[in-house]
Amino acid sequence: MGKTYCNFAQAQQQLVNIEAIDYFFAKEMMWALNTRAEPAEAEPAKISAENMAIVYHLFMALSVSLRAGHTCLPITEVSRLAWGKAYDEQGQCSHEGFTFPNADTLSILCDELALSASAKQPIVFENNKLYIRRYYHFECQLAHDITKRLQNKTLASLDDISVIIKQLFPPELFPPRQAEKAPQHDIDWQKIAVANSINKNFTVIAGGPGTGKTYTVTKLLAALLMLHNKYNHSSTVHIKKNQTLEIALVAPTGKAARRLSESIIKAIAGFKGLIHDDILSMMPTQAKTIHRLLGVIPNSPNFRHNQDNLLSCDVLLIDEVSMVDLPMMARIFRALKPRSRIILLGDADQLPSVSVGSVLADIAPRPHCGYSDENLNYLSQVCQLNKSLLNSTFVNDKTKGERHHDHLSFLLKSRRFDGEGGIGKLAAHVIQGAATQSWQLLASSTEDCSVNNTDVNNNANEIEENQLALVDSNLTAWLSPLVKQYYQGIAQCGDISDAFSLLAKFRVLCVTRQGELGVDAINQWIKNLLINGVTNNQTGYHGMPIMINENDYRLGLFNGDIGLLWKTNDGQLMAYFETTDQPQTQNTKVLYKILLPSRLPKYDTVYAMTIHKTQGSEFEHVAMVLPKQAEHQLLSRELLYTGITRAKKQLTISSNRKTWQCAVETGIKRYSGLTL
Ligand SMILES: Nc1ncnc2c1ncn2[C@@H]1O[C@H](COP(=O)(O)OP(=O)(O)OP(=O)(O)O)[C@@H](O)[C@H]1O
Repeated sequence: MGKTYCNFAQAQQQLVNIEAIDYFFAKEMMWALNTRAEPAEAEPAKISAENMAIVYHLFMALSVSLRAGHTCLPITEVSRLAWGKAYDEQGQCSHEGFTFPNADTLSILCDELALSASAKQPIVFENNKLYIRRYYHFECQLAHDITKRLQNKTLASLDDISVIIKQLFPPELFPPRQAEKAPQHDIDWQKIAVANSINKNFTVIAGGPGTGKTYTVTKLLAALLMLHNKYNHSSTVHIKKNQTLEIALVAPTGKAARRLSESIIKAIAGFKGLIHDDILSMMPTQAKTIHRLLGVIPNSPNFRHNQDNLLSCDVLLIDEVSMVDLPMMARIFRALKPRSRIILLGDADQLPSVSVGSVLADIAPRPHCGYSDENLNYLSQVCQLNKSLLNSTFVNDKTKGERHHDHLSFLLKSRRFDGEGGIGKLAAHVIQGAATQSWQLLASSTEDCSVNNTDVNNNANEIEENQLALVDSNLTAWLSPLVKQYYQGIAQCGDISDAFSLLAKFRVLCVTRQGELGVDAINQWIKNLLINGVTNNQTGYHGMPIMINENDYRLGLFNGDIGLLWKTNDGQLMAYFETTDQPQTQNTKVLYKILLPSRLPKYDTVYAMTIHKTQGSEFEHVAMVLPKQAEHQLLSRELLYTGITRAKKQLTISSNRKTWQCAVETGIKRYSGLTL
């Protein structure tokens, strides 16, 4: 037990899957532990060689956790664990690993090291979790900021709110209850979400794809404008008069921001007649990226807007919050005025952020643990709903004690995938971890709708809804017709906007970049098919779709932005990107950023892309290609769910049964201490 290592190679022989950064991180932290920055501080902790080895391995395990996106390492997770132990294919032990003592011993040891939050060590041990100090502070700051905002009550009266809710959700819009359904089915969760969010300075509206998150939040923004207008002219409520309500709309990527703008514009158009034109004309329609809102400082992790230079907005709406990591979320809160509202939208079942944390899953845990009595009273009054009926919809989980989540509204009914549709059903089975059921659904749908039946001459505009198809790994059999159906026509489009529309219809999604069925190999395979090896130059060709791989703040291009290489009328090959820079209305044409390919930051071809990179995007038809090896470490049900829900109408899946089942049975859980 009492061993440490002479060098990284030795550690690597002992522990599977550790990297140099884990070894040197632990070494650095041990060094910090044995020295004190300031003379006034306590003497370095005196620990035995055996305990030293335990601490060294704890720090390495913490580094491995951070690399996996966890915010911290709960010591219960390594208690008595033979950490880093592995066996080869013959069942022989290939890595001996290191066996940690039990959680109590670990806890006492960490206490002895004086790693409390008030100490000045780079590692913090609080609530039985090990953190690096930076993430500990981000987590505490975020929890504190959210709690403070929840305590700030808004000024509107119940009567005013009730009137607005009644106007936005007139009874005649409700379908009559179906006799066989329970009374809970009468509850309009969109109405609850608006009512629940209108009186709070911090709210989360969570739901799966097409559950009406944007539709609902557009009503919420209208409601806030209506209230603001009323109090702006009232002499009884003390707010600053004659001020407009500044609402900012943001999303983590340019693509997601564009989709948010489009959905809000569409929702506004549908609310004519229901909401007064004056209010509709005040609605914001232009979403931007979070980076743009906060103001990027080149080559710095900090932003122009922070606690010393607050954002001016009174309401901030953030879409696709599952993609936002802990440091970014903490920085957003830091830059907000104390009384401004923050509204978060997202699907907590999707993959967590690429970087550290799982903020949305932490603050929107399922099942909903219910509302406080005060909130239930409020909601039943403004929504004219029976309080016990509403309360009965929550699972009464005694293990959660008296916790309530007044900030949280779930939307449950998907308008895109009806209950009988294949894609919606598959997504639901997958996220519930139902491996066999989901495989059976996939296999049986394929019998009704074989991809071989796809009419390749069919106009790609006419995509049948909700089709599922399971195919094998023989790309020639099933991918060739799809490439011809969707990608071949891009270069022949009359103008760039038609080319972008066609490109948006279909995408191949892979789990990894490398490997036989990875992004790079499939992109090359598709390129060969389309251009018949005629050209293989690096710069590209007319109609080639590209994805930017790194941020270029000067050009306003960001990692994940998708464009097309397109020849201008004078034959010059240029790169086109749809832009969110200009105000959009339903009738205006999309504008493009046009650049010489030689000026672009690093980019790749993007007929195929990783599932991670498609978060925030949707396509009419998605082909998801899973690796042949079932034990792939990136496979998880959240990854499958994210890929499946990118498909609006049609989904083709290439997988074997073992890979599929392994993925559905593996859930992602990120360690974090963020709870509300
Ligand atoms: N109550 C409703 N009545 C009529 N149509 C609705 C209602 N709610 C949502 N819709 C429609 O359902 C579709 C999906 O809604 P919306 O885009 O708001 O969902 P979303 O949850 O934001 O979707 P995504 O997951 O794609 O972001 C839209 O066409 C919207 O107009």
